[in-house]
Amino acid sequence: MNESDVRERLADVRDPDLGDDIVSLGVVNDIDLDDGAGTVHVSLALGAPFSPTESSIADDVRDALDDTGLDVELSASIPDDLSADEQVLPGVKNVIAVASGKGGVGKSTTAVNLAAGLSELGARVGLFDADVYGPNVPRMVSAEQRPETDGETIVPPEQFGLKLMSMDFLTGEDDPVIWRGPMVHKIITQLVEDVEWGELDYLIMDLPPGTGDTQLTILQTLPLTGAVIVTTPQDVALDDATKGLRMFGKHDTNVLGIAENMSGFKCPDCGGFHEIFGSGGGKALAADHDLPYLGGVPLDPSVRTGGDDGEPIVLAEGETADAFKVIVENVADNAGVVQRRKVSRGR
Ligand SMILES: Nc1ncnc2c1ncn2[C@@H]1O[C@H](COP(=O)(O)OP(=O)(O)OP(=O)(O)O)[C@@H](O)[C@H]1O
Repeated sequence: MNESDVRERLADVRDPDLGDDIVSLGVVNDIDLDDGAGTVHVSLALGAPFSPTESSIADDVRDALDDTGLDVELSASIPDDLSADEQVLPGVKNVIAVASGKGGVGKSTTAVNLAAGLSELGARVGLFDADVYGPNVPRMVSAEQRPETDGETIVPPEQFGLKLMSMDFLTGEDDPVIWRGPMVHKIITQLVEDVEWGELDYLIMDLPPGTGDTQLTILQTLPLTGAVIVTTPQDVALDDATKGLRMFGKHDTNVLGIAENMSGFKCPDCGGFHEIFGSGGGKALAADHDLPYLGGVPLDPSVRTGGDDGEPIVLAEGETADAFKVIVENVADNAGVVQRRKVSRGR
């Protein structure tokens, strides 16, 4: 058995999203066979930790090498052309922005549950509340601790294993905040760069609603893996979501998909299912723009109480928690597609 035998076996493993085998696609970075020790180390260009698809690619690699009698060690990394010094967030594998066109559609709720859900899967996650005009993430995860600083770097507080940063930490609790464009730019770049995020698999950014200065700053300064667009099924929300899509398109930002919130209400009294904001809008929007549909979350009072009490619903049991878990897994899977596509296109 030599390295080219190993490579030949790996050529039987298919990438289900990119539709070719992992060797031809360049998803195999490196093979290091130590015959004497009976081990083979395979480095794979997998970029979305805990994504179900990437986990199953890794399983297929192990299966393909199962009867070689070798001990198989796998590692995952996406090769980067930039050195660590040149990267904006060198320790962060994926930066994912959660956006909405319209306010009040459940964008922060989605960002919090996405972050908590990824962390629950085992990933190292940061949550940045970039909603300068209405930061409410700290309340949604009952963060009582404030960040600490030595004057140079900022150590983010942790809650549910999430590293947190919010504009709310910089202002008094009920202070109305009036930030002008250049101030927003300065504060966002500073907060992202001066915070000790450490090694993270995912940094989730909760953007303010709409298409203003903060969104532009983030699109221009951060290496986003992609954006998640949250909408409700009603027409006004869908129209505004389309504007958001245009903004991301203009800045060549990948859109990981569309999540629909408030997709109907199951009435606990009559048992009926009521489509309060209409139905199918998020799915249709995704289809119109040839984007993935990530899933839908119903209107459920426990989502709001979870937010108010600081216990993200995704960490509970039940249908609504499961609906968020589907979105979490689809986001991770689609972040993986973006990362692997980058590697295979760069060849
Ligand atoms: N699926 C849901 N079921 C019940 N309540 C929900 C649901 N989604 C969100 N909410 C509630 O609706 C309110 C608005 O949600 P959220 O703050 O997440 O929206 P947003 O889009 O981030 O708003 P903003 O425009 O202020 O940034 C919150 O009180 C939240 O708990």
